[in-house]
Amino acid sequence: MGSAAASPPPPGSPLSQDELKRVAAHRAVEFVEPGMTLGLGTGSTAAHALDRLGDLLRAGALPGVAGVPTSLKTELHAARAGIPLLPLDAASGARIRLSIDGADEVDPDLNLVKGRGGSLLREKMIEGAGERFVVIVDESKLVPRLGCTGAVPVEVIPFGAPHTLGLIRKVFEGLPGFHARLRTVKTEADDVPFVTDNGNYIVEMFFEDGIRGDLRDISDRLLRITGVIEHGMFLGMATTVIVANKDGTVSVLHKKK
Ligand SMILES: O=C[C@H](O)[C@H](O)[C@H](O)COP(=O)(O)O
Repeated sequence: MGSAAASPPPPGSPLSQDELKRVAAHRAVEFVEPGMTLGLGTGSTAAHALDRLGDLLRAGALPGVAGVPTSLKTELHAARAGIPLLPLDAASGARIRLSIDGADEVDPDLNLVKGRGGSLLREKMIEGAGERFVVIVDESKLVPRLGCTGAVPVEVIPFGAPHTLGLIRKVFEGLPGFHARLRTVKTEADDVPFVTDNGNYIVEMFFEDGIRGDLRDISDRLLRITGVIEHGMFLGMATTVIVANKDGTVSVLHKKK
């Protein structure tokens, strides 16, 4: 599972998207120092960071490092990689110094869409509680506006979910090309609602050509809807974004002060 097992591509050959994710993840892990408590992100990019951390811990290079996982999947992966784990409550005392996670979209102000893999609530709690939040992406995740390349996920309680979906539609129906639906997964018998780690459902909001409105206003309006728990727009949270470019070079973007 360790990243050391992955063989490098032949010199001069273009890197695959997964290799670019690994490049960004490894660069982010360079920020980790002995003794740090980390927020451990979720997804295919964050998985490379977990593997790299595991390798460094096994080599004895990062004594005292522990992590707070942002999903059940990450908890299992990190445990397999040998990363000591802490629950969020214990970590608050120890201070989460740094979180490392992927994103589905990054806009020019370093606002993010996250949660297309189904994790957003624990990510936002843990990454919001930390001192520094380093986002790792390949170049394809950079967008001019949030919502350009797919859904903005919203976590809702299962009770009355179709009713909550109706309220979301009513609030945003005026926005260009807006539509929303409950996220489902196929089973042999039927399509059933996707269930998050927290036992909730996900509403997916789509905007034609991205969100042209005020993101903070849209966030506030969403969070005022009873039944909505949290959404996947991470506004002003990322402190650093590490981008692996198609040619294998890395750009490091910092939040404007
Ligand atoms: O729900 C998933 C998380 O928010 C992920 O961090 C996000 O979807 C990016 O995932 P990936 O690195 O697999 O593109």
